[in-house]
Amino acid sequence: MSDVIVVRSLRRDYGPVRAVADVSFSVAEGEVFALLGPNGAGKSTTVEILEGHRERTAGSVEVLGYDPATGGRAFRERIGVVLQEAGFDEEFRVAELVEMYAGLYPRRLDVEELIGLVGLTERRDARTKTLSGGEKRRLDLALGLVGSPDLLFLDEPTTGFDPAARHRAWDLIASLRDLGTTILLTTHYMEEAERLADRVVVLVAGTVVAEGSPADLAGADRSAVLSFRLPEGMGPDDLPTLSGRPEVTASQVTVATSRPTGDMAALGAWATGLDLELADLTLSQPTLEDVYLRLTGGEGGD
Ligand SMILES: Nc1ncnc2c1ncn2[C@@H]1O[C@H](COP(=O)(O)OP(=O)(O)OP(=O)(O)O)[C@@H](O)[C@H]1O
Repeated sequence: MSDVIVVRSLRRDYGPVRAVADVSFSVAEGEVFALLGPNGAGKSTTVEILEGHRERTAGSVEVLGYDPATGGRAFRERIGVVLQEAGFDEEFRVAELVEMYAGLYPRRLDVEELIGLVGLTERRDARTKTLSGGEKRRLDLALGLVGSPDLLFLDEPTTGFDPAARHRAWDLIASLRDLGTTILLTTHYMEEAERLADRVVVLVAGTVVAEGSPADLAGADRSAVLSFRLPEGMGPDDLPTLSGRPEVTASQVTVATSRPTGDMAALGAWATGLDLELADLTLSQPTLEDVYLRLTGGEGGD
């Protein structure tokens, strides 16, 4: 598969502020790629450079074979951009507005199909000023998609959504991926990245601190946490020897373990030997969010 985005040693200074220090990554055709990082990490700056809306200080950027800085109209016709707060003329009706945007592109999607895809068919004749916040974001998405882009930029696509709307948006983005659209998204929601992204890059202070699939990043952190309620009448010294040291807080024992399978077996053998049923027994793997918080020192997030 060919690369749709190739970024090498990208740098962007705003006067004395180095917003993007040295960023390199690539995005393959058909991939959903997420840029993660705390506020001020340099995500928006990077994305704006990729969209051709901001100049870079140094480094090379290739998007769909173009340098976005000089790609001009031919480049812009092939990308779709959905900003957090796009804003459109509120007097238009939904279908009218989508139709009007369609007229700007040589390779437009069918307007009614697109309105259906974003779930606005019943609102097609509504004036856009009467749409709810979530409906406006879905209209933004339709406007970003109307030119049948080869590459779609989604800036925090579900910020401010209620849980049901967020799940609908995830389904929609997943269906775009299934149609083969390459997507670059930014998000502060690790669950969103975990669900949607094939690959993520974590930026901290303008530098890439981690890259990989969400499962790889979470899996690279081999630790797991074993937890159970301390059996009545027992102290920590009564427990079997495990690979990690048990910590007891309010009668709940937690053990950070590098050998979850062996420790689970040892604990199970010990408990069944004593005919004990361990209450609240869980073994959990770190999530992308745990790994993210460790990488970013717990800063950021909305
Ligand atoms: N136009 C500008 N002029 C000066 N400094 C800027 C400008 N835009 C961004 N910065 C600075 O560059 C750094 C990176 O900002 P950027 O907006 O790219 O981060 P971000 O990761 O998108 O953050 P957020 O999650 O808050 O959107 C920040 O320190 C920010 O203050």
